[in-house]
Amino acid sequence: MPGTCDLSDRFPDARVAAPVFRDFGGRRAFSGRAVTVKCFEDNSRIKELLATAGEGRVLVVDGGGSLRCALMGDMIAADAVANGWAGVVIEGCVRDTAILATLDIGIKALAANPRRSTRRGEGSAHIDISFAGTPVSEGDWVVADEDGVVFLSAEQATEAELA
Ligand SMILES: O=C([O-])CC(=O)C(=O)O
Repeated sequence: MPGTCDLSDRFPDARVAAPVFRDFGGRRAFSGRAVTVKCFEDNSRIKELLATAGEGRVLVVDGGGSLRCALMGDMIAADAVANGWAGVVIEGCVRDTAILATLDIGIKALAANPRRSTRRGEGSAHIDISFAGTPVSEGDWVVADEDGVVFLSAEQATEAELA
């Protein structure tokens, strides 16, 4: 898989997320088509989606940058692994990080917070979102590694032989 630096050189208009993420999962480098979620301190959509077949995709969550609670912990992340998701990138927090580090999945988030989020059925999935300063649409290609997170259009992903 080409790395984020090579992809950014090759596609100068590739979208690069602001460099504000930490790695929490057992996989540092991962890629896949994006499934989008927008929610704020409510992880209902995240739990629902990660309980369905991931087919190697990456869940991209606009969590509004909230540092007040965690949108994913070890139970939901274990579901994501079992269901074949390649990764989860969250503009928000996660928890149970000692366990997340043992899971065979990519997880990037802003920080850890032990407090759980609410689950009142709020939030939207499969919509255009803003993620760490860049627009992301369902079906974009996500490439993440130690250097950051890059989003490519479907056409660019085909050219880069990712798709
Ligand atoms: O249940 C939640 O809201 C999040 C969590 O802690 C888990 O995934 O284990």
